[in-house]
Amino acid sequence: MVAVLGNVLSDEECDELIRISKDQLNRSKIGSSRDVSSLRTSSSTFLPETGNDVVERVEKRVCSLMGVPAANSEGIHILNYKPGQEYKAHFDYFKKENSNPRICTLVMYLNDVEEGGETYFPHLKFSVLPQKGTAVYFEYFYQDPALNELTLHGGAPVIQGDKWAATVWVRRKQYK
Ligand SMILES: O=C(O)CCC(=O)C(=O)O
Ligand SMILES: [Fe+2]
Repeated sequence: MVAVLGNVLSDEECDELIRISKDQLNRSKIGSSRDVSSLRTSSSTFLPETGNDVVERVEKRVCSLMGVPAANSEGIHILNYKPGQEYKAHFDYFKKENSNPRICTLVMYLNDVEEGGETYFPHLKFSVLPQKGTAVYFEYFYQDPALNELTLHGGAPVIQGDKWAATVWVRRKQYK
C-alpha cells in the first residue's frame, strides 16, 4: 500500500525541522560523517529524540498515524538535496534476515521544490510531488515478496531549488 497524506505537518513545524537540522548538516560537513555514497547524494542527519518539542510532537503524531508505537520508529531522519542531488531507486527494507526488520516508511516534505525532487515508484508508475506538509506512506510487511518489491522508490534529482524531507522508518518491534 502507498498513500499520500496531506497536512501531516504545519508550515511552522516544517520550518522548525529545517531550522534545527541546518546546523546539524553544517556541522557534519566539518566532520567525516558526510554521506558520499552515489546512491544517495543528499546530506542527511538523524534528529536527536529529545530536547525539542516539535520533534517529539511530530514523532508522536506520525507514529499514531501509522498505528505503531513510537518506540518502533528509528526517529526522524532529515534529508537535504541541492540541485542535481538524488536518492536512486532502492528498497527501505533490508535484504538480509533481520530479527527486527523495517516494515513501513513515512517520507514528509518540509518545503515546496521549484522543480524536480519527486519521490517515484518505478514499478507502480507513480510519483509524488514534494509539497510542504504533505507525506507519502508505504508499507512492505507482506508475506508475498512481490508486493513488497512494488515499494521500490527513489528521490528524483532536484532540478531547481532545495528539497528538504523528513523520513521515519519503522521496525516491527521495539527499536529504542
Ligand atoms: O527523498 C525522497 O523523496 C525519498 C527518501 C527516501 O527514500 C528515504 O529516505 O528512504
Ligand atoms: Fe527510501
